Amino acid sequence: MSRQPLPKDYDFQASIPLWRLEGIQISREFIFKDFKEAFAFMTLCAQYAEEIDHHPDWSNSWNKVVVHLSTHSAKALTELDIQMAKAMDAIALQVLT
Ligand SMILES: C[C@H](O)[C@H](O)[C@H]1CNC2=NC(N)=NC(=O)C2=N1
Repeated sequence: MSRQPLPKDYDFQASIPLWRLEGIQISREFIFKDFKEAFAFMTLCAQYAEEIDHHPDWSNSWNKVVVHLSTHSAKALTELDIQMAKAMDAIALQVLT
C-alpha cells in the first residue's frame, strides 16, 4: 500500500461510506456495548496498526471510540488510511455482539 496522496477525485463515499471526510483526515465514531468491548476493538486495531505501520489518532470514553486517520508523513490522505479505515470497520463488526 502506498503513502502517496490519494487522487483528487477519489470516491470516499463509495469506498468508506461510514467515514466523514474532514480536510486531510477521515473520521468515524464507533459505539460499543461497554468499555470492555470498546477496548477489545482498540486492542485488535492496535495490533493491525503495528502490522502495517500505520497508526490511528483516537480517543476513548467508556463505550465510545473516536478515530481520525491521516498519513502524517504525507500530510495527506493515502491508501494506507483507506486500508486502516476498512480494517477498523471489519474489526468493529467482529467485536460488536
Ligand atoms: C517511522 C514510522 O514508520 C512512521 O512514523 C509511521 C508510523 N505510523 C504512522 N501513522 C500514521 N497515521 N501516519 C504516518 O505517517 C505514520 N508513520
